[in-house]
This record gives sequence, structure tokens and C-alpha cells, in this order.
Amino acid sequence: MKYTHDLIVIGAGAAGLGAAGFGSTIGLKAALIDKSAKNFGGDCLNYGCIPSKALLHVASQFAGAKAATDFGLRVDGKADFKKVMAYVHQQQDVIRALETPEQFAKNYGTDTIVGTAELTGDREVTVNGRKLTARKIVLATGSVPRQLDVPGADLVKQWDNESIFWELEELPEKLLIVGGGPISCELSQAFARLGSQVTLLVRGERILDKDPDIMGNILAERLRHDGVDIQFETEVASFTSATQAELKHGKSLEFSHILVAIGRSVRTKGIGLENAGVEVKDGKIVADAYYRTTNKNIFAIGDAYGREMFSHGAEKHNTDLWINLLSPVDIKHKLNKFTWVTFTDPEIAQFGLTKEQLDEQGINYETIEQPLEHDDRAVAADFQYGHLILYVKKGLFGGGKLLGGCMAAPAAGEMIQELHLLQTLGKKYSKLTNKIYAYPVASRINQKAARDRAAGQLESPVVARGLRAAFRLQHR
Ligand SMILES: Cc1cc2nc3c(=O)[nH]c(=O)nc-3n(C[C@H](O)[C@H](O)[C@H](O)COP(=O)(O)OP(=O)(O)OC[C@H]3O[C@@H](n4cnc5c(N)ncnc54)[C@H](O)[C@@H]3O)c2cc1C
Ligand SMILES: NC(=O)c1ccc[n+]([C@@H]2O[C@H](COP(=O)([O-])OP(=O)(O)OC[C@H]3O[C@@H](n4cnc5c(N)ncnc54)[C@H](O)[C@@H]3O)[C@@H](O)[C@H]2O)c1
Repeated sequence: MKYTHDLIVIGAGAAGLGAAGFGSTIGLKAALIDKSAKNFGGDCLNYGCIPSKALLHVASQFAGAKAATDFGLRVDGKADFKKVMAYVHQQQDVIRALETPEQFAKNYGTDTIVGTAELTGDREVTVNGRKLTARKIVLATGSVPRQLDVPGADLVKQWDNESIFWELEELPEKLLIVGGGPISCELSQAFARLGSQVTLLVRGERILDKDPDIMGNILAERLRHDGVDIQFETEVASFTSATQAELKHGKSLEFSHILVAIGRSVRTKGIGLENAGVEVKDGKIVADAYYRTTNKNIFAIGDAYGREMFSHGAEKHNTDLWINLLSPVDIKHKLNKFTWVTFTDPEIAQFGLTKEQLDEQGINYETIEQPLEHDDRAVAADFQYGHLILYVKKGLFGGGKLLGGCMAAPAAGEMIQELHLLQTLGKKYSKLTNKIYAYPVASRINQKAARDRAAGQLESPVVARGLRAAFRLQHR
């Protein structure tokens, strides 16, 4: 059969740009389609990672200025929100310049197409009335934010990650944020620091429930310090007006704006999945551990895969997918070396296996806890609340290998990188014992536990006796 393309990629977000870029780089004839030119770059650039991190950056400057009032600086007032968003959009533009359809086509030679793509056959996609065919099709169609579906929902404008970054013109007076995941945490801190009165409604007992309990507790304390009113074990039962919510336990709350961040659903509508035999189950595209959908020529990656919804998740899927497309041996989707960071202050940074995964897999491990209470840098720079948890393998085979961990500290996302590298390389944690760290970098905390462990060994009478004997033998 003759195809118009080797590869068709639907969706030009982190996942699609990577898939089409690689295909084009090795000389395949690839098409990359997104429904709108302004969506090139996907959620990450347009409505997610980049605008949220730019907003957090500005907010941290406000927090810094406020903190300096303790030392005599005089500041007051709220953010000029128009100027804040102008900064956010300007920084997005810098990245966007490399990801426009025209620029991408120029850089990679990809056939970039703006239009809504629909699967219209086994290996066929229709876009702008044009029929394209390919050996393989990649769905990189992303996810959509969930909305609250409660009585009175139609009375209220539910702001989400798209509208908040593109439609909001004034700083919200009273911002109600619903959800306890990374979006709620990052944006509640950003808006509180910029001057909004923020209430965070959390359904469960704590925020960031994919990280260890203590990390969520540390962050909750810091958010409160920024002025966020966190209400746990509650949720919106109904809306009685455009600015009034009734909560599950009977209390009512007034707000000027409500931002809903209660997770995301895989996009399954408007792609023509049914025309190509791609099944959907429980709101997700059915895909196996090799990213294959129920049509063996169609793959799902990125948020469309419905698992780890991160930009670097999309990158990982791409690497696996291309290995599978190019080699006879397929790589199975695995998450034992994954990582994520919530970019609040402090950052909460996770790498490797979580406690739940270790327990589920029956791995024999020990937990090392390292508070930053007595860390010199933490004392000097006022983050003694920080904390590190590490999981290290026990036993003869592979004993001492780093399996995973989590850290709460400013710049924890950067600080865990060496730990994550050790885990990725399958190395023992004790490798850090003799590493030289410039004093007083905060990442010395990574070494402290390794040194404490080594020092603990000196307490063994046998080791101490041996060392004593060595000393006396050489210095008679
Ligand atoms: C507020 C927020 C902050 C985030 N922060 C981080 C972070 O700091 N770090 C991190 O790793 N992740 C972060 N994420 C998650 C990250 O943004 C996503 O995991 C990532 O963008 C997913 O990329 P994707 O390519 O799978 O999907 P998307 O980026 O959603 O791209 C899908 C694309 O497909 C297009 N499309 C859909 N259907 C069609 C169709 N029928 N025809 C043509 N085009 C179509 C859409 O227009 C869209 O551009 C954040 C998310 C949010 C919402
Ligand atoms: N720094 C980062 O890497 C980063 C930042 C933001 C978003 N993201 C990604 O974006 C995705 C979406 O983030 P998110 O924070 O919306 O989702 P999430 O799924 O991580 O968290 C949603 C939270 O909302 C709660 N919830 C669900 N329904 C609720 C209801 N009706 N009322 C109250 N609470 C409810 C859940 O219990 C959960 O705690 C995530 O998968 C995340 O990976 C990543």
C-alpha cells in the first residue's frame, strides 16, 4: 500500500512535538497536526508548566520583598496583574518562537498542519478535508481539565488552567481553589503571594497525596504562612449563586473567582477513535504497556496515554515508543525510575519508587529520614523546616542501592538530581560518602545520611578495634 506519510502525529504538545521531531530527524515523512496554531507547544507551553512557573517566579519576588519588611524594607500593595501577565506571556513567547508550525517545519522538515484531525479509517486521518494515510499514527491528543458537576454549577464560571492564564485580567479578590494536587498547590501559593485572599478546599486529609505525608504537611504549613486558608476533608456540595458555594459539611463560602483543579481526563472526543477501532474504557484510550491502542497501527503517548501526566512523562513515552518502533525488542512501560517536582516554595521533589510502590512490589528496604533542622545552610537561609526521605534496598543482593526518595526544600528539584542519578545508574547510596561538596551547599544533606550510616559502622566494636589496631601498628 502507498501512504501519503510514514507517520502522522495528532497533537503538537510535548508528546507530539517529540514524536514528529524524531521521526523527521531520521528522515521519515512525518505530518504533525494541531487544531490551532496557538496550541503548538500544547498545554505545557500555553496553559501549564511555563505560565505557572513564570507566575510563581513573579510571586516569589513579592514574597521576598514582603519577607524583607522584617529587616526594615517598606513595601505594600498588590500586584499589577496586567503587568504580571504581560511578563508571563512574554516569557511564553520566547519559547513559542521555536515551536510555531512554520518554525517547526523549518527546523525539522515536518509537514505541519493546522486543523482538527479525525481518524477516518484504519491508517487514515482527515484534516481540513484532506485525507492522509500512514504506516503508523500517534495520538498525542492530551487531556482536558475536569469540572465540578454539582447542583448550581451552571451559575458559576469555573476557571481552569486555560482561562486563568489567558482570560483573567484582574487579580482575584477572593479566590477559591478546589483540589489538592500540584496545580492547586502551585497556584494557591502564586495568587496568595500576589495579593489574593486564597481559600484551598481539599477533599482528603492532606495535599499532594502522591508524596509522603510529611511533605504534604510541610507544604501546607508553608502555604498557611503565605496566607492560604486550607480547609481539609471538604468539597463543594452546590452553588447557590455565581459567588457562593455550599460545602459538604454545611458551611457556605463566598468567592469572587473559583479555580477548579481536580484532575484531568484523557481527551477522547472529536478524534474519530470509533472510526479506527480505538477503544475507550473508563474515560481512557485503551493502550497496552507498549503504548499500542486496540488498533495495532495507532499509539497513544503523553497525557493521551492516561498515566503519568507530565511533560517529562511525554518525553519518556516518546523514548520508549521510538525504541519500540525501531527495534525488534519492545520496551515495556515502567515507572521505577520516574520523578516529579511540585514547584512551590519549598519545592517537593520525588524520585524513583514511592513507599506505596515498594510495599506493593514486596521490596525489602529501609527508610532514612533526614530533617534539615541542623543543616548549616538551612539555618542560614531559614529553611530548617526542610526534609529528606530516602528508601535504600536491604539485603545481600543489591543491598545499599538507592530506590527512591522525596525532598522538601527550596530548589529540592535540583538537589535531588544526584540522588536520582545514583538510582537511575543502580548505584549504592554509600557512593556519596566521600564526595566533596562545597560548603555550605544545601545538597550536602544528600551526603549527611550516607555519612551518618558510615559513622554508625564505627560504633561496631569489631570495626573500631580493627581501626585502633591499624593506628597503633603504624605509629609505634
Ligand atoms: C497548570 C499546569 C501546570 C503543569 N506543570 C507541569 C510541570 O511543571 N511539569 C510537568 O512535567 N508537567 C506539568 N504539567 C503537565 C503537562 O503540561 C502535561 O502533562 C503535558 O503538557 C502533556 O503534553 P501532551 O503533549 O500529552 O498533551 P497536550 O500538551 O495537551 O497537547 C495535546 C494537543 O493535541 C491537540 N489536539 C487534540 N485533539 C486534536 C485533534 N482532534 N486534532 C488536532 N489537534 C488536536 C491539542 O490542541 C493540544 O495542543 C502541568 C499541567 C498544567 C495544567
Ligand atoms: N509541577 C508539576 O509537575 C505539575 C504541576 C501542575 C500539574 N501537573 C500535572 O497536571 C495534572 C493535573 O493536576 P491536578 O492538580 O489538577 O490534578 P491531580 O489529579 O494531581 O489532583 C487533583 C486533586 O483534586 C482532588 N479532587 C478530585 N475531585 C475533587 C472534588 N470534586 N472536590 C475536591 N477535590 C477533588 C483529588 O483528590 C486530588 O487531590 C497532574 O496529573 C499533574 O501531574 C504537574
